[in-house]
Amino acid sequence: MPRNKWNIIKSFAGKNSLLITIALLTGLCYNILTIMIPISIGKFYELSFGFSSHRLAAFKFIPFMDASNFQSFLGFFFALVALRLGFEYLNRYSISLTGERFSKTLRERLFQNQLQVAMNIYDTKGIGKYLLRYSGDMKSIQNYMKNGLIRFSQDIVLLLIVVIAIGSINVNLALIIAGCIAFSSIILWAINKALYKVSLERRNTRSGMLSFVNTRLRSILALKAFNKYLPEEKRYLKRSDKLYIIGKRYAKVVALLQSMIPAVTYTMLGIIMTYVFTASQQAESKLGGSSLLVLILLIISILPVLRRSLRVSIVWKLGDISFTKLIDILDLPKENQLPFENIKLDDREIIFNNVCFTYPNTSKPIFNDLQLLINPKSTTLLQGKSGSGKSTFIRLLLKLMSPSTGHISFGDHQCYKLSEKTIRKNIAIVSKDFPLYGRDVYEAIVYNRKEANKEKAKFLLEHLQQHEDHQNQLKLDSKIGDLGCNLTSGQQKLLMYCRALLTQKPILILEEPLKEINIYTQKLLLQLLKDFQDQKTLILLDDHEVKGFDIDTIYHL
Ligand SMILES: Nc1ncnc2c1ncn2[C@@H]1O[C@H](COP(=O)(O)OP(=O)(O)OP(=O)(O)O)[C@@H](O)[C@H]1O
Repeated sequence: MPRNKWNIIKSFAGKNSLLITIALLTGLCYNILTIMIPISIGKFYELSFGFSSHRLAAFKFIPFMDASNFQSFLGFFFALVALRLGFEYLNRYSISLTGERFSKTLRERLFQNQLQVAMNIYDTKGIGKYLLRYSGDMKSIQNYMKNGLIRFSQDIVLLLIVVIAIGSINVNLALIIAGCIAFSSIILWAINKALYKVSLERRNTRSGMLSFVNTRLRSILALKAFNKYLPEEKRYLKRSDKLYIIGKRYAKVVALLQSMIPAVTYTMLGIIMTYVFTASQQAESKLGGSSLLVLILLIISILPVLRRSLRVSIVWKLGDISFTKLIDILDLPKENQLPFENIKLDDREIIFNNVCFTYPNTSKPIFNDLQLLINPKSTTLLQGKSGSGKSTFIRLLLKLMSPSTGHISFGDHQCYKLSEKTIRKNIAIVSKDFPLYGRDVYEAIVYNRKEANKEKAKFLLEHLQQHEDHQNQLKLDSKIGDLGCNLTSGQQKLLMYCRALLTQKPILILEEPLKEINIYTQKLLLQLLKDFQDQKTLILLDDHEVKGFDIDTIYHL
């Protein structure tokens, strides 16, 4: 089934039908009770001034309309107010809860999708493109659900009931009101078309600004070091000016729309007054005091609702734009489409068979018929200068990317038939391309946070740091900063080793394995890796020879 807004809403409504039914039913009850208030004031008028209106007889089924004295009327009136309070509370709460649940469901699905997006797509879009969705767009979508669908349908029901109630007092008046509502909706529809265009432009420009700020803040060190304030400020000013101009256009359309709404409703009131006045001149259709009062109060009580319903198209338009963006992300090709199987690849050779690879949107192939065989539990060095494709090799092996042609396999398991998770369960990596993340050292190096793992992590961390300066030694609770920015590159490398070795995966990829590590710690590491050498497949990637390892095979990239 193609993904669209209605499929998403329908599937949510199916899973939350009770909550939505409660919202709609309480809305209906609260609406009916709302209308009873002006009607009861008509009764109050009757009781106070001794008039009786045959037109109000239509409402005889309402209990207080039968009340013969003021005391019992007042009892009903307060009961009505209390009941309305209860229903309004339930209604508002259930609508808000529906909105909260809807955005919870969507943001969780969105994050899952964002994490699983295929790397070739992710690379071309960049991080900034994914950030906005959690703030403005989610709010617009939540609003769409709450105000654009539930509250709007509730308001339409209220308007219908009021028109029917007015119709039971005076049919012509009901027809005039219905006609006016239809006519004003058409006028506002036209303005809304213009609104859609300018809102879309405003959203896209804002989104671009967010990406801009994001990349500048991420490169803040370079920006400061190279005195790039001025050019970046100038670029930002240009964007900001553009957003301001679009913002002005947006403000114009919204102001027009919002000032048109009261104008339209007051014009409607004028038409109604003209009719009532004309009718009062003709004795046969004259409206009695109490029914006139009820009519006026009914009309006044629906004016805010009418304004809200005429304004709803802003909610629809903004919601539509955000839905489109959301669906764009949800529709991005994902990885992990194959089911996970817990296959151990420790005794399989790694085979690259005529692998060709070219990055999307580029023409220069990185690999042309790459042939490679890595025996299980052996140590292999892939040597190549910068740009020769070492990082690309890792990406292919991890199935972050797929070969353009040719095959990668683990023994007789073809890579394209294995899920990404299956492959990655077998491979650990030490490389600057796979940064550390988490708040502290513990979060950065241990993913399975069992107590036993904490002990192992503490032990390994202390072991690997025994030759480091005392003041440089990290503890499990040391804060690492954003992507390890509080750490030296040597500390980062050691933590990457801890992260890789704590996972017990059978294949270990080490990019520039000894770089940035002091000579004593290098010895320690080499000894540790030697202990593993007959249990793990080691793949070293470097632009030079790597001393200290017993290397079985060398490939030149
Ligand atoms: N996402 C990408 N899109 C397009 N081209 C890319 C992408 N990533 C890398 N390349 C190009 O692919 C080539 C190989 O890059 P790769 O990062 O694999 O080299 P490397 O051997 O790891 O280099 P280094 O040792 O400097 O990290 C380079 O020419 C690089 O410009």
